[in-house]
Amino acid sequence: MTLPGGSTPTDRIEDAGQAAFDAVLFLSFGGPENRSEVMPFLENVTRGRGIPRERLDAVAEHYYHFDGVSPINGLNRQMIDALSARLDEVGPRLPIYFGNRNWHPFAEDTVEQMYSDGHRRILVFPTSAWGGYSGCRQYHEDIARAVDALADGHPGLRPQAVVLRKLPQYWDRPEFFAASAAAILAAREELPAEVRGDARLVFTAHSIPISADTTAGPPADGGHLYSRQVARASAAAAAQAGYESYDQVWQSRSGPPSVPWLEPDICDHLDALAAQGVTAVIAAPIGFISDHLEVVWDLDNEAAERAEELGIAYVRAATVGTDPRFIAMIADLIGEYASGAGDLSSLGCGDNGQLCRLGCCAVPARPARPAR
Ligand SMILES: CC1=C(CCC(=O)O)c2cc3nc(cc4[nH]c(cc5[nH]c(cc1n2)c(C)c5CCC(=O)O)c(CCC(=O)O)c4C)C(CCC(=O)O)=C3C
Ligand SMILES: [Fe+2]
Repeated sequence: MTLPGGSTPTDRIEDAGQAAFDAVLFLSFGGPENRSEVMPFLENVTRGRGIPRERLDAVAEHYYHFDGVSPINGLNRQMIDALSARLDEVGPRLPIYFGNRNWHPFAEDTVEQMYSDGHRRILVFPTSAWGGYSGCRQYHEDIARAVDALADGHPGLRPQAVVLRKLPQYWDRPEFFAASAAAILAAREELPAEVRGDARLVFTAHSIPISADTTAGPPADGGHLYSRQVARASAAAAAQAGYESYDQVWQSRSGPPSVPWLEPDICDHLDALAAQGVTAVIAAPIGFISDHLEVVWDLDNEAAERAEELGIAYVRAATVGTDPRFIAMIADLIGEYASGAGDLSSLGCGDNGQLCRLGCCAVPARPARPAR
């Protein structure tokens, strides 16, 4: 989209609130694409986080196991292609750009490109469905950083001349539950017929420090927004897959052992299930939308190995990824917000990474970035 003749970007400030959006930023975590990128990537992820060196070395090994290639960027590109096709079909026909927090293409560079392509009103689809610091607030920080970088590169660009609006959390959308339930039923078919009926359904999501969960969401609601959302999503997906009972556990914890994180871990849980005489498990990674490294390593290697040692038949359900229902859901979400009309406060969040107005996701876990 190009600006009308003669107008400068700053002319467009007045339309900040309600005008239609003209592009989509698909905002994700990022991952290395060869061995030499692994350490710099991990340093970006953990900068200032107090993650022990030994943990970083251990995680680097997980990436080296796959020759330093995280599947996440490729999977995101597949989702973007599927989403583009869907938007071409049903509209709105907005171009989709790809940017990341921790690796190339960095969100800052992508937003610069979007700006030079003439885009001024950008809807942001984050690849995390959840509230809380890691799932929501941190994506707002990414947006704020990208907007700051843009302003630094274009002196005179007035605040709000470019608007990035993050789409709402989508963990509770029926299509997400439907795609998750379908994946569970497909995984179930992979189990040997004789144990299929007794298989235990086990949902997993990324663990976070308990302190981060406690401060997630409006304090008036009691915090724990992330773990409550994961619990509700698991319940909904289980019900749709026809399971009356299931378990919900966590995976991929890091940080120093002295800091408590959400438990139980999936591997410890497999031990407990074996002790109860469970013979088959369906692991459903409800916490992730694509098969990135934490899924293919922690679930397909570590948990699968533990299950084998324990004599448990183990299958892992697919993530929602390019499931047409899930892609249609993203397109719907974009369609709902594309006109620019409507109440921003329904998002609970401000544009351009402003602090949440309703405490929708989390209080900042770290001091805010210095004002520019
Ligand atoms: C809630 C949550 C999600 C889901 C929401 C979302 O999708 O955003 C998520 C996603 C992801 N996490 C990922 C990778 C990593 N996460 C780490 C560290 C951490 N994650 C945390 C939480 C989450 N993480 C936390 C509280 C930490 C501790 C340090 C910190 O507060 O940052 C570390 C550092 C090493 C380690 O400690 O494991 C790595 C390498 C990848 C990419 C995988 C790939 O390359 O394919 C993805 C999609
Ligand atoms: Fe993570």
